[in-house]
Amino acid sequence: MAMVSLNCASLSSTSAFASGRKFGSSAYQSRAARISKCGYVKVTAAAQKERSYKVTLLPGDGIGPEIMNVAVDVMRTVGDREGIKFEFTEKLVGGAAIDETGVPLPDDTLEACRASDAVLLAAIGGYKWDSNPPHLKPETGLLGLRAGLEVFANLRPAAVLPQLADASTLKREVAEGVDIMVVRELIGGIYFGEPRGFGVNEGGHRYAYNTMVYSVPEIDRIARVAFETARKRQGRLCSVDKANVLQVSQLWRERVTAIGKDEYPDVELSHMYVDNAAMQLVRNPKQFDTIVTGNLFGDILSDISAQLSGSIGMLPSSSMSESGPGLFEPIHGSAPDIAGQDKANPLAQVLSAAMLLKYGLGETKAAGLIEAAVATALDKGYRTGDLMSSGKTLVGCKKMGDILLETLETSSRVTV
Ligand SMILES: NC(=O)c1ccc[n+]([C@@H]2O[C@H](COP(=O)([O-])OP(=O)(O)OC[C@H]3O[C@@H](n4cnc5c(N)ncnc54)[C@H](O)[C@@H]3O)[C@@H](O)[C@H]2O)c1
Ligand SMILES: CC(C)[C@H](C(=O)O)[C@@H](O)C(=O)O
Ligand SMILES: [Mg+2]
Repeated sequence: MAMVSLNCASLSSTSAFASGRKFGSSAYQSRAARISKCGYVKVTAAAQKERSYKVTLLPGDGIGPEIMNVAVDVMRTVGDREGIKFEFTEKLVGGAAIDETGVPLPDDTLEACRASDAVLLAAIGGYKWDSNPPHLKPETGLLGLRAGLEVFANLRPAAVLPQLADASTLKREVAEGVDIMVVRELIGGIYFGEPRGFGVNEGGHRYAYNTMVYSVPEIDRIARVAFETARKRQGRLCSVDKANVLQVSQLWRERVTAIGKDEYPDVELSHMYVDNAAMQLVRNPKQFDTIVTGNLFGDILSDISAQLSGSIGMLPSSSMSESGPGLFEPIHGSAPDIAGQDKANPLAQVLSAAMLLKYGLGETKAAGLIEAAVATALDKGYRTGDLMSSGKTLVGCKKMGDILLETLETSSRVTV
């Protein structure tokens, strides 16, 4: 399949969103220029020409279908306005797939994802499947999907929107202005390392083990994505590891240092142990610009970073491979405690759709319109329960979606 595959990460517009800057039409460039500025865009040449894209939707479990409905409505509305066509195909993954087909990642789901221009996932998992054997867990489906799409580079932007500075559990002066990009290696490390499993030792005691392993090519490719990303942001990269204890981290540090010295001398590189990084993220998050780390540490640090922004319900992510479609998903889970109650915050899902448009398809203007609609809804004081504070208007998931659609439709009447 002919792909447009560009290697420069232009991720600074997340900062524009974080700082509440407006997305004026003067900022928009011609389509060709937009695509060349927008790293990681990988769509077929035909899709790009026609502005007609195949998007596989994976609503998954728990709050997944609720937040996916909102994101799809928003994409349709923006698509109508901008002349972009979406061919949506919905597929099963996670617990929903187990119930329907007996496996968490049916072959036809992976095939559809591979054949699309981009994949939008909501979330998987739930109590019902928690005690299933490993191969029948929803999480195994998600990991299989990431591995099957070879999306090794997971970008998780954690920005404190000005409107939400008071929603953070940190003091305003600590939270305000935070704008961090966590670059997480997604298809290696302890999540996938072999050997792994359960056993019984000579003393008759059960034990379990996993292997944290990274090869040089795996470290080098994620390091390059992180350096490129940092270069487009404030030019500072902090590599997080546990090199005081783990050999895998010693190799990680050695390779990141070498790549920085040889290829990115303009990017300021620092190293931090993961325990200290967790503490520093809460103590003084503004010291960070871009963070690069392995799969497990990235999972943990991105949830900490999410809470800086006020709620995990706000944080989107994009996961990119070297040449296939990108996978876009919020960083939160299926929130089984609030599923089916119309309480979920759909904004991380909607912002994941914006990342899909921007980084997956090169549709920067449409992405900007979605980001602007989210900012407007928050400016008007609408909040789902996770972000609610006094003086704001409490809304449910569906209502938040309606407000976004109204905002998009109103702004279209004003600007057309
Ligand atoms: N990418 C994914 O699909 C993904 C990510 C994380 C966890 N999970 C799975 O989700 C299930 C639940 O995991 P968990 O409880 O540890 O994490 P979770 O992210 O689902 O929920 C943690 C807390 O945050 C709240 N929350 C999460 N998203 C929210 C949203 N959009 N709006 C409002 N509140 C929100 C939840 O109500 C809960 O109190 C597990 O099965 C887990 O494996 C899936
Ligand atoms: C559900 C789980 C497998 C997943 C992960 O650990 O990567 C989740 O926590 C995430 O952050 O996307
Ligand atoms: Mg996680």
